[in-house]
Amino acid sequence: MNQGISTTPVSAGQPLLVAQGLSKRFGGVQALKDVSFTIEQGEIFGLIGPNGAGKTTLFNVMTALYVPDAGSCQFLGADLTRLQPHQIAQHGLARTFQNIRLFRSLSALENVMIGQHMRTRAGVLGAIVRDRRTRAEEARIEARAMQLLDYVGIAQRANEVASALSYGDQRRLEIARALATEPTLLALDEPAAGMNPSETQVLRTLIEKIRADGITVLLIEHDMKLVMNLCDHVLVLEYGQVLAFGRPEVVQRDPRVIEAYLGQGAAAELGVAAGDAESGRGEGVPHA
Ligand SMILES: Nc1ncnc2c1ncn2[C@@H]1O[C@H](COP(=O)(O)OP(=O)(O)OP(=O)(O)O)[C@@H](O)[C@H]1O
Repeated sequence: MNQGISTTPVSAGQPLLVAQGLSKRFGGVQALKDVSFTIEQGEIFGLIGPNGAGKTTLFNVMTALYVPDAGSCQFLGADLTRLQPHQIAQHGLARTFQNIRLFRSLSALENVMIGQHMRTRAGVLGAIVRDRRTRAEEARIEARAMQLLDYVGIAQRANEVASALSYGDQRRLEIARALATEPTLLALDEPAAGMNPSETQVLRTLIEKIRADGITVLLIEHDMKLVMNLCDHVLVLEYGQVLAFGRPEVVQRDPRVIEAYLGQGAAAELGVAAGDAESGRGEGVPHA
């Protein structure tokens, strides 16, 4: 079912985002070092790695919260690293945050309506005078926000304040708010963190639906079952560098990934052993 959440035509397999040579240092810490990769249109792209590997720094560089020391990130005809943070969503990239960032005292509906504010044409004067055009725009924004709450499965909570929602519902509300900016690429920073198994299952279904509706998804996640079941490609970072890249079934068997991140226990849980795959070494480091 496509409820019209995306307006961008999808050409599956075409490059959508091309990151080249991204580097970022904080004092003595090299958080990112020469990171290059390509996200294809229509895919779910996973980003994994141990704590401190540089995943959030990479998200922050891609969304212009940090200026990289070197490198570029081409996306829909612009270098994201040269934009201002407020231009990122207008440009078609929306994100959620590891630590949920909702307006806690506003209702779920209002939170999603705020996500659409950049599309509002009426402006401040219109909001004060509340002319016919402003009222029509407000009605349209509210109807769209309700549609998005329904899309993520929490329409029945529309009028509850965000802080009263369960943790899983707050995360889904964050996704609805990000979708309100009508992104081409949706970046989710640990969306399953703190979720119980049934909430994670609902999240998985939602992410699959978002992709099926034409939005490309970038996913940082520590839940390996979710990553390996959902993603088309997985990029593994370690100490700010690309350790491995490839299809999940290959990456999860890569001895370097098992040693640096998954551990033998997690690999066994996923039903794999190091070197099971033909190559045993993923698809190597991607070059954009
Ligand atoms: N604003 C900052 N100032 C100084 N150091 C930072 C800053 N942000 C990140 N770092 C450092 O950069 C490195 C990468 O951190 P980052 O948060 O990107 O890793 P991560 O892979 O997202 O980790 P986690 O899985 O724990 O969220 C770490 O050593 C971290 O301490």
